[in-house]
Amino acid sequence: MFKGFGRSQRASAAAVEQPALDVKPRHIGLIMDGNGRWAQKRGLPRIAGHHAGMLAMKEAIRACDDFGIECVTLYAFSTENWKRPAAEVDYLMRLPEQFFRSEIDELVRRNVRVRFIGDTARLPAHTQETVRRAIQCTQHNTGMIVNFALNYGGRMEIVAAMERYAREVMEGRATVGQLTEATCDRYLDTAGLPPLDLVIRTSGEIRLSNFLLWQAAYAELWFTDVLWPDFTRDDLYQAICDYAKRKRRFGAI
Ligand SMILES: CCc1cc(N2CCCCCC2)n2ncc(-c3ccc(F)cc3)c2n1
Repeated sequence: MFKGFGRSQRASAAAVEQPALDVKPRHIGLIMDGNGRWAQKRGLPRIAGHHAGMLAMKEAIRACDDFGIECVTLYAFSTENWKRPAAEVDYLMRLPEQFFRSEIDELVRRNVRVRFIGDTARLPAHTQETVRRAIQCTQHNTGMIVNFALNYGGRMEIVAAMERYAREVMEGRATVGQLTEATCDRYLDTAGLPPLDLVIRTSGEIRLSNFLLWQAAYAELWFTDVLWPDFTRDDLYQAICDYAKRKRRFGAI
């Protein structure tokens, strides 16, 4: 099993000044796994893991911006997560409000633009209102894009894209036989975002779990045993350094 940084190694890495990154991914996808296990290991309720996960998300967003990443997509709630206990889903649906209550000022100060992918129309009304306000108050920002995947599934995204294309063909706004990979990109929720270069998944699971399936076709995949609430700026830095090493070999014959 892939081993990420041990705590002692991560501690020492924290003491080391992080040199500037010469080769870096334009767009990083984060599968933030391990919140429940983090809580279980501490004898805490699962929602304590989700709260700790939100704190780790805040740090990861700051670090991505500090490292000059153009776009980060965060897998916050999948289409499969509705199967969780109602009380847990209710708690999760209130995290966006909690998040922006404390973070929106810094996000605006950092010139961050907030976007969303997924079927947000199915979210509770209060969550949808938070989504709408976050988009509205960052829509003119030109810095890093923070893209939250809410009620998102890669297969559902492709189904919706096919529906949009079929409708355009029927309305005479698209022609059968002229579809290319580039035009497919434009029918997806991620239209306009930089190409996905790196997917990071925590907690030792080695799979995509229906996350950015089309977009990840050529992305580097980086896995760590670290549980999401324990994921730090040093772990992110390590993932980006490993990405850079892979890309350098990419240049080899
Ligand atoms: C709706 C599910 C969910 C779960 C969740 N967790 C739980 C699982 C993943 C780890 C992070 C903590 N977070 N953390 C922030 C948000 C958030 C979402 C949208 C937004 F615009 C701002 C913040 C969040 N959303």
